[in-house]
Amino acid sequence: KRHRFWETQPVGQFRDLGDPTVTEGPIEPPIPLSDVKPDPYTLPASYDWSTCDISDDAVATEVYNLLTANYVEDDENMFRFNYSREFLRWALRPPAYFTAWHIGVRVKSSKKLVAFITGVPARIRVRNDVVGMAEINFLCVHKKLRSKRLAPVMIKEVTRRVHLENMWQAAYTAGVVLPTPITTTQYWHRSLNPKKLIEVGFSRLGPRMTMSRTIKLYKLPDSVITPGFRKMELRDVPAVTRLLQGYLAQFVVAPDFDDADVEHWLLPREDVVESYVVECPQTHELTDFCSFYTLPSSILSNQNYSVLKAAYSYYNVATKTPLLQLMNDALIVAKQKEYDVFNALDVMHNGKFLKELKFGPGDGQLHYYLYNYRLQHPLKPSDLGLVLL
Ligand SMILES: CCCCCCCCCCCCCC(=O)CSCCNC(=O)CCNC(=O)[C@H](O)C(C)(C)COP(=O)(O)OP(=O)(O)OC[C@H]1O[C@@H](n2cnc3c(N)ncnc32)[C@H](O)[C@@H]1OP(=O)(O)O
Ligand SMILES: CCOC(=O)c1cnc2ccc(OC)cc2c1SCCC#N
Repeated sequence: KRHRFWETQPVGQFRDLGDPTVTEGPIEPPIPLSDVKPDPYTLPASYDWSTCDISDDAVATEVYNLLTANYVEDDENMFRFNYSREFLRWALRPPAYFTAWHIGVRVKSSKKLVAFITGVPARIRVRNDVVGMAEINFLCVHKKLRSKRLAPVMIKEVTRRVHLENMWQAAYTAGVVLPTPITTTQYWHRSLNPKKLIEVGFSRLGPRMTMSRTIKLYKLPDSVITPGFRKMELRDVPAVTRLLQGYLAQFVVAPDFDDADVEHWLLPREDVVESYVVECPQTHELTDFCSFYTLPSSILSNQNYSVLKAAYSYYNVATKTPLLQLMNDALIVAKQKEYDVFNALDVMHNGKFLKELKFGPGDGQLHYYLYNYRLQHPLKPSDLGLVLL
């Protein structure tokens, strides 16, 4: 398959795979900031660039409305991601974020927001190399403006703005195969509300299974079973940072979280991100941690339901509690909060609990990519310690 745009970019090319002469690391060196193109790329006539201040209510609403109608759908067009405004504010304003990396495209005459792409800064470790990277996300072109080669211009523009901040690498995921994935992960789904999932057509009654038998199969206790399991609080940040750093060190690619990052990414925010710690009742030390984020989806064609409430496994660390028990408590809490499904990728150690806790494999894959950083060979999903929103 020809990739006319991606073949021009500093990304691993399919032809490099297995070539023992390719070294790991940056593909192109940084250039002097004075050599970075000082002005924005040229958009097709009648469109303008528009930096989006997500802190502004009106702008956050425009971004929400664009994504809710035009962002990612599954292959069967059953669902479309429905990121909330509060979630977008959280996702786009981590420590040291740049508003300039929240890039919109507007119609000159009407000012209508018709396209969007974002970057946020992150410190990502690749083996022993900690690299300042941009995490790129929320690339979206309005359905009516597709296949006009707008995406390459938007990607080049966000690249230019990242270069202006003296950063030269990026990380991103996609459901589509591009040059060249560093790994390919699988979504797994744990039904919490099987009746609704069957009703919307995602799940089907198993052979020789009645609805009541299916509901019983996925039933969970009414309360968590781990002593000391509680919501994370601000005072837990230093201990959670230590737990996470210790755990993530084993993966080939992982975020290099400090206290400020942990405070932003993991402190609970209602309907955005939930995190729990296990505090040993005797010693009061924090021994375990689990978290999931809230990403609803619009249900695109069902008479009885319009929204799917989905929880997505985020970062989990089990040092004393068995991982199975810790994650089962996460399922119990998600069920208590009326999520319909708990989703997880087969990254990190998730593979150890998926089958046992009655997750089923999805038919969607999520490919992970690095920009301007080559790995000698693709990773196993269990080598990956990075979850992008
Ligand atoms: C140093 C800093 C570096 C920062 C930048 C790093 C890189 C960041 C990269 C971005 C990471 C985003 C991560 C992210 O947001 C998470 S993945 C979610 C992407 N968004 C969606 O799927 C929403 C629905 N789809 C759309 O809005 C459009 O279909 C989009 C906008 C996706 C493409 O618009 P379109 O109207 O359908 O297509 P054209 O404009 O005509 O362009 C066609 C070209 O675009 C290539 N394409 C298609 N989908 C892509 C995707 N998901 N990533 C990268 N490239 C993608 C395609 O291969 C082709 O290039 P090729 O001819 O070479 O094959
Ligand atoms: C019930 C299980 O499927 C989903 O939760 C779901 C929801 N909304 C989506 C919107 C766009 C979409 O595009 C790939 C997929 C979904 C999916 S399946 C993959 C995400 C996970 N887990």
